[in-house]
Amino acid sequence: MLSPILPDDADVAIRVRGLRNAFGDQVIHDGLDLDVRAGEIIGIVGGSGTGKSVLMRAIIGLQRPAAGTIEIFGEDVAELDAAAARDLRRRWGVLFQDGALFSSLTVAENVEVPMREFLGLPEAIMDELAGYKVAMVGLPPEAGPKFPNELSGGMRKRAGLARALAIDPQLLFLDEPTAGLDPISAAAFDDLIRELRDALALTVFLITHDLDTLHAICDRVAVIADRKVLAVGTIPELLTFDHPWVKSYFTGPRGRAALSGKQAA
Ligand SMILES: Nc1ncnc2c1ncn2[C@@H]1O[C@H](COP(=O)(O)OP(=O)(O)OP(=O)(O)O)[C@@H](O)[C@H]1O
Repeated sequence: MLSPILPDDADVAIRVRGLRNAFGDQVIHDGLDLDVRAGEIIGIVGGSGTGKSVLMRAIIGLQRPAAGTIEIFGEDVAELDAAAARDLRRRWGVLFQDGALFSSLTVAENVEVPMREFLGLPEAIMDELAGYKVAMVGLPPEAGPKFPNELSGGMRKRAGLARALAIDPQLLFLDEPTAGLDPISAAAFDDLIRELRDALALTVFLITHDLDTLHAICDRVAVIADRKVLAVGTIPELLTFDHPWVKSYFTGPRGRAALSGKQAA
């Protein structure tokens, strides 16, 4: 039930097996397995430094693992030639922890960066598409010509999301998307992620410390501890899991507050 490996007949978007990541003597992951089901929002949790971001970076090819395999949509990423890797790369979008917008480009120009890299469309079409993406993430049209430093934190996150969605990915990677947002903006961002997943049939890999986000939008939650994915399940399933970190995370003061908020909703 709480296994990180799904049954053979499951529709799996990301399959990780035996992953090992290390920096010098520091081993971050060892023998890590994880299946992400197509169409789900999977929350990735774990204490600080357990390697959530490193796992994401390994999956999207920014961190070369020391061992193990990673398959995305059935393709072993280590086996692909440059052209096939580029084709696969087009199928995901990423919102990094700090938004990672180019500060010297406007929001619309930021959204056009992946379009220029992968699509090579005429300028007028890219401008039109960028306007559409800006609207899709709930930003007003006036946000398009603004620079990132002219936006609030919440608007910058939305701009980053618009760029992540620029070329219609099937997979969306989000690294702590609600960090630094006030609770109302964070809840609105959660709603937006769920609406977009539903409307665009996305698979969402979501790293978060935000218990409210886990309760509000995640179909399953994967817990990283002891260099592995320790357990994957719904929150009620994880509440039955006997591990000190899992217990204190979900049933400590913050976990209980999020749980009672969910029950009251
Ligand atoms: N490029 C790198 N070189 C050396 N060490 C690294 C590198 N990237 C990450 N690490 C180390 O790997 C460990 C895991 O980092 P990671 O950022 O994945 O943690 P995390 O679980 O996402 O943490 P947090 O919840 O605090 O964001 C940390 O000890 C970090 O210092």
